[in-house]
Amino acid sequence: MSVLEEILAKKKAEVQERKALYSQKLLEQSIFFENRIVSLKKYLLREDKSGIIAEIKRKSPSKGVINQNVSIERISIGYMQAGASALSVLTDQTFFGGSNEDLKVARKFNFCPILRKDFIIDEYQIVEAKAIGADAILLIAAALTEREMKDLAAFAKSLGLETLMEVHNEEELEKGLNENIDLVGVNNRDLSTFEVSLNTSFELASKIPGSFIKVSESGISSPSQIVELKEAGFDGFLIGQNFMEQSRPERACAEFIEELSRLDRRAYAKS
Ligand SMILES: O=C(O)c1ccccc1NCC(=O)[C@H](O)[C@H](O)COP(=O)(O)O
Repeated sequence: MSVLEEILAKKKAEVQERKALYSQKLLEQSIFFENRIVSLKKYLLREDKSGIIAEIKRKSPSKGVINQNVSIERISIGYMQAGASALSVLTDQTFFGGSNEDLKVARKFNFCPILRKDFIIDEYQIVEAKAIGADAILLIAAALTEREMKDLAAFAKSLGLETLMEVHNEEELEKGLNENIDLVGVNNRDLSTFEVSLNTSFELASKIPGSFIKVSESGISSPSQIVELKEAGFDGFLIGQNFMEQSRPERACAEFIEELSRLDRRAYAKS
């Protein structure tokens, strides 16, 4: 069984348990249900932002524990003050050590787009995403059929949420793309071997239709890589581990963005 299959099997059981505990009607009574969505698409295109989606990730199947006991309030505010365009919060508990509470805390302290990073297989989780204050959800092409991708993205749209569809190859891209998808994320981490290669992004960039915002995900560790990814057409850059493995992730993010701005200014001066 691959890690992704293992995660999905656990998620299926978890969703059934949560449905029995909190009805959809109850979730819809959350104060966040009335919130206006902050558009991830729009924020990634803002000139005054870095394009970085800074992630809160306590542990992972590939790395184990990264930074378990963190202050979500401090990191999320720090990420945004550093110039990140958006936040990504892992809400999966078993494999990533996250929780819905983490996202609610990030929502409480920040006005910015927040991506609920989880393994979504059921409409219930999309209602839950809205109920905890998320603006966008992740749908993983490798985890869903073409029909499921279309229906879940349409459901997200009906609640006003944006969908980032994650792909690893051309086949998943062709299978998953539909009119309800807002952003396409290319994951540079192979989920069966955990090998990371930015070539996955470089190879798929030109295959993603221009109408979709492009996000490169995973394994990004230097500002110069972002410069190259921008040249390849990417608008968004999802970074977790590189920040989270530092004792002060928000400082690591600020230094990274400062260096990125220096590189951007240098490139602008040359052009
Ligand atoms: O990170 C993992 O080990 C992992 C394993 C299995 C499924 C998903 C996984 N990661 C989720 C992500 O997509 C990343 O957290 C995200 O792209 C940030 O990546 P990184 O900057 O490398 O932490």
